[in-house]
Amino acid sequence: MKSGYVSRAAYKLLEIQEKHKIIRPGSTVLDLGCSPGAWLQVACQQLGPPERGGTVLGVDIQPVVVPDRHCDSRVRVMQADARTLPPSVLHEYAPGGFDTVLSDMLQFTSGVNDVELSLELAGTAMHIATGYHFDLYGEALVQRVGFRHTGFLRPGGALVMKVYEGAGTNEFIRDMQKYFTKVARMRVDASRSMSREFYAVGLGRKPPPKLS
Ligand SMILES: C[S@@+](CC[C@H](N)C(=O)[O-])C[C@H]1O[C@@H](n2cnc3c(N)ncnc32)[C@H](O)[C@@H]1O
Repeated sequence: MKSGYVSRAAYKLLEIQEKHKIIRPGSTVLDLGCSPGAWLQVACQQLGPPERGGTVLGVDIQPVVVPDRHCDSRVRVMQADARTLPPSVLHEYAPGGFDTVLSDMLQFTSGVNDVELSLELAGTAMHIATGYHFDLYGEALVQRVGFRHTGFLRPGGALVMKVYEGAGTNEFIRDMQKYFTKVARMRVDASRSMSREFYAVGLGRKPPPKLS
C-alpha cells in the first residue's frame, strides 16, 4: 500500500489509539490475530524511540512474518492458535505481563455463526488478559490450558477486542466492567459501513484477584 501499511486494518487501530491512547511509549504489547501485520506496524510506531524500550508479540494461527524492517528488533511473531496458547509461552516472553492486549482475531465469516465465533475469540483474548472464563467457553479454556491464571495484562493496562454485534455481546461488555475501570464500545470509520463489527475497549485493568 502507498501508506506503507500492509493492510487498511492499520487505520482501525490508529483510530482507536487516537481516541483512547491504549499504547504508550515503551509499552509491552500482545497482538492476537496479527497477520498480515498492519497492527504490528502501528503498535511498533507507538512505542517511541528504541531507547524507550517496548516490544510487541504478534500471534496468528496463520504463518506470519514481521512486516516492517524498522520493527525487526522490537517485534516478535509466533504461529499459534490463541485458544490453545500455553500460558508458559506468554510468561516467558513477558514475565511482568503486558501493558496492552489487542485482538483483531476473526475466523472465516460465513455470516451464520459470526457473533458466536467473535465472542469465542474475544473471550479467548479476555481470558489471556484477565483470566476471565465465562460460561460458554470459559471452562473449555481452563481445560485446554490446564490451570487457572489471573491474566497477563498488568493492572492499569488496556485491552481491545473485535466483536460482532448480536446475541450475547451486551453480557460480554457487562462482564468486562468487572475487570476494567472504563469500558467503551467503538465503531471505527475504517470498518465497512454495513459491518456489525465494533471494538470493545477496556481501560485501566483493575488489580487481579488473588488465586485461592
Ligand atoms: C482481520 S485479520 C487481522 C488483521 C491484523 N490486525 C492486521 O492488522 O494485519 C484476523 C486474523 O485473525 C487470525 N485468527 C483467527 N482465529 C485465530 C486464532 N484462533 N488464533 C490466532 N489467530 C487467529 C486470522 O488468521 C487472521 O489473520
